[in-house]
Amino acid sequence: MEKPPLSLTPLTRIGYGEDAHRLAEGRELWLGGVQIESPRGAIAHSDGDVLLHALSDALLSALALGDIGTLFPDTDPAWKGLSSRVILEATLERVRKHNHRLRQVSAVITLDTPKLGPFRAQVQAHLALLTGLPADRIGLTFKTSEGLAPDHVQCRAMVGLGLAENTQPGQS
Ligand SMILES: Nc1ccn([C@@H]2O[C@H](COP(=O)(O)O)[C@@H](O)[C@H]2O)c(=O)n1
Ligand SMILES: C[C@@]1(CO)OP(=O)(O)OP(=O)(O)OC[C@H]1O
Repeated sequence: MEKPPLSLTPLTRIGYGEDAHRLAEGRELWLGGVQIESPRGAIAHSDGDVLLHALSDALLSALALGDIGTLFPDTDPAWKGLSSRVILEATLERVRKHNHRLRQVSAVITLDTPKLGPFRAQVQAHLALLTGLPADRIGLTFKTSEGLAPDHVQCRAMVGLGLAENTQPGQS
């Protein structure tokens, strides 16, 4: 788990990621590592946490390191039922190896029901724990699809990265 002191160094990279899963009764709904009380959850090979998947893809994209599907293929039985926290930790580790640190998260989750507003503080706090960011660097927006996509949950996420402290010129 990454808990660096957050310096005010400028952002050097941005990344974007997105993910969507179909909803079905009897499945669990996980967002940002928090289980949301819901009669329907994501159909997925892993726990289907679209927020952690989109965030992890955004991190990899920021450094042009591919995507989570190449790291954790959904054809590999080893990853069945995988906690998406493992995916995030693996991507943060890659970010660290490339001399960068996560500085900012901005994510939009589209879901018609249930209401996510009551979970915002809990999801923010949990993401802060997983990433080492202060909660005020984690922006979460919730949208309905206005009934256009009632059977899926979707997340779009952007990240800002900064250079790790003590990075030498040319090292990034
Ligand atoms: N699953 C959701 C979706 C939305 N919200 C909140 O509802 C408000 C309006 O959403 P619109 O899609 O109609 O623009 C907004 O304040 C969202 O935070 C929610 O809590 N849960
Ligand atoms: C996470 C992985 C692997 O378990 O599978 P899913 O849970 O289906 O999720 P998705 O966002 O479709 O793609 C990444 C996959 O490789």
